[in-house]
Amino acid sequence: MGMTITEKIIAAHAGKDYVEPGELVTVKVDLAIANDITAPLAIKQLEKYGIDKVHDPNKIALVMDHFFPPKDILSAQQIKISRDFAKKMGIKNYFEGQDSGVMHTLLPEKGFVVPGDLVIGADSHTCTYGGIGAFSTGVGSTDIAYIWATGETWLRVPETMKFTFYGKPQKWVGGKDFVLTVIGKIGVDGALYKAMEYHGEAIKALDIDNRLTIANMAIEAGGKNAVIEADEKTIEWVRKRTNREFKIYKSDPDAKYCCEYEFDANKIEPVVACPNLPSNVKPVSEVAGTHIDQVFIGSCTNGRLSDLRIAAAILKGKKVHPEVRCIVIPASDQIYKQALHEGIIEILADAGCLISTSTCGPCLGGHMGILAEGEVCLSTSNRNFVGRMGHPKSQVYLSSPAVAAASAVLGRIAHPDEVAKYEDVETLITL
Ligand SMILES: CC(C)[C@H](C(=O)O)[C@@H](O)C(=O)O
Ligand code: SF4
Repeated sequence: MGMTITEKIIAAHAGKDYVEPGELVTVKVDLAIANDITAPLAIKQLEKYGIDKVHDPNKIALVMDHFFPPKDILSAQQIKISRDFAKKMGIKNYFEGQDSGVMHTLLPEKGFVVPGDLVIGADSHTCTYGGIGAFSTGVGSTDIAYIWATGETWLRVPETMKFTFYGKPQKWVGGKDFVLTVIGKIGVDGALYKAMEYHGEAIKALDIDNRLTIANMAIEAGGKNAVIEADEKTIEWVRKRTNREFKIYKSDPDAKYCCEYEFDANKIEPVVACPNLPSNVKPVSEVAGTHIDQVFIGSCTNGRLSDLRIAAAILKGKKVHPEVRCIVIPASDQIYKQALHEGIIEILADAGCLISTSTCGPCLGGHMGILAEGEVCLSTSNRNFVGRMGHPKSQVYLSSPAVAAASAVLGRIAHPDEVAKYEDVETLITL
């Protein structure tokens, strides 16, 4: 029997030729990561067991991103604990402040993840790296502590679901619309503990940023991981970032899938996930007109350069609606600098956007844009649960950056067609 990409990567890291769904295996971990919220908890675990040495400091990365720069004394303490630990253990891949970013944007951007890698993170959106053909998944801090100490962890091999997108992505439609369409179809538990493998010419047509967006939201369907087979675009993208050797895994023609879904990309239009679940997905046209108080363009889902380019293309020469806070947060310092270089930051600032240094910030209701009772936010992030971005009686809609930028201008949820002509901005949009 053939194997899927996920099974092959797990088998390779378990030192086996063959694994099958349901099997429990011990795997070697290429990279084990944590952030300013989860690292201190893992550090505490190591201390509890008197472990004062990590297995391999080069296979650990710590990224201070959630409450950065520290928003209060507690978050400053968390960061200090992480920084001291990195120093003590000789962990060079410690990121805080300079040349840093939101972990899931930063680490692939810096070449820390390559196709075929097995990455485990104390953060649920570690699944993002499936966008470049890696196996990656989130765990709790105790599991991360174990990996830091031993270099290994255990996994139950997941079953694989196959999602195929035929046709061509339509105008204004990108990875976010694809993944929201999938979650809208299968639900927030539709992929529970399963690998979500994406195929089809419409996926191949997407750039790496859009593929990372798709993989990022596997956890919103309950998935263990997502994976997109690495192709020429992936190789080019990765080669610009690292010389590390890597192996590309492909699913066998006779690989076994637990279920298969097909989508016609020609029919997918810009969509929005309405409160309070990422699966409550509707075409933008159905919710256009909904009043908004805040727009957030950023996060590990849609805070990359291509996202900012689309937002700037739409907002160029226009003004954010006077009753809307439009917060833009490039997801890494490198993206910020590149956006500055391309004139994107100036366009956004002229339009009245509030631009911050990189942080998770408002995505998890942390800081930099908390919602009051009754306020409504349209966000390019990945979660819209009750109270996610502030008051339990606030509401969050999720969308692509194109829909978010158009809505910022009109002060209500809007289709990008209402604000800009696609033909005028097409050259600025990379898919
Ligand atoms: C802080 C962290 C544990 C959390 C996660 O794991 O997802 C956060 O990143 C989030 O998006 O809610
Ligand atoms: S940007 Fe949001 S979803 Fe991503 S890691 Fe940060 S808090 Fe979690």
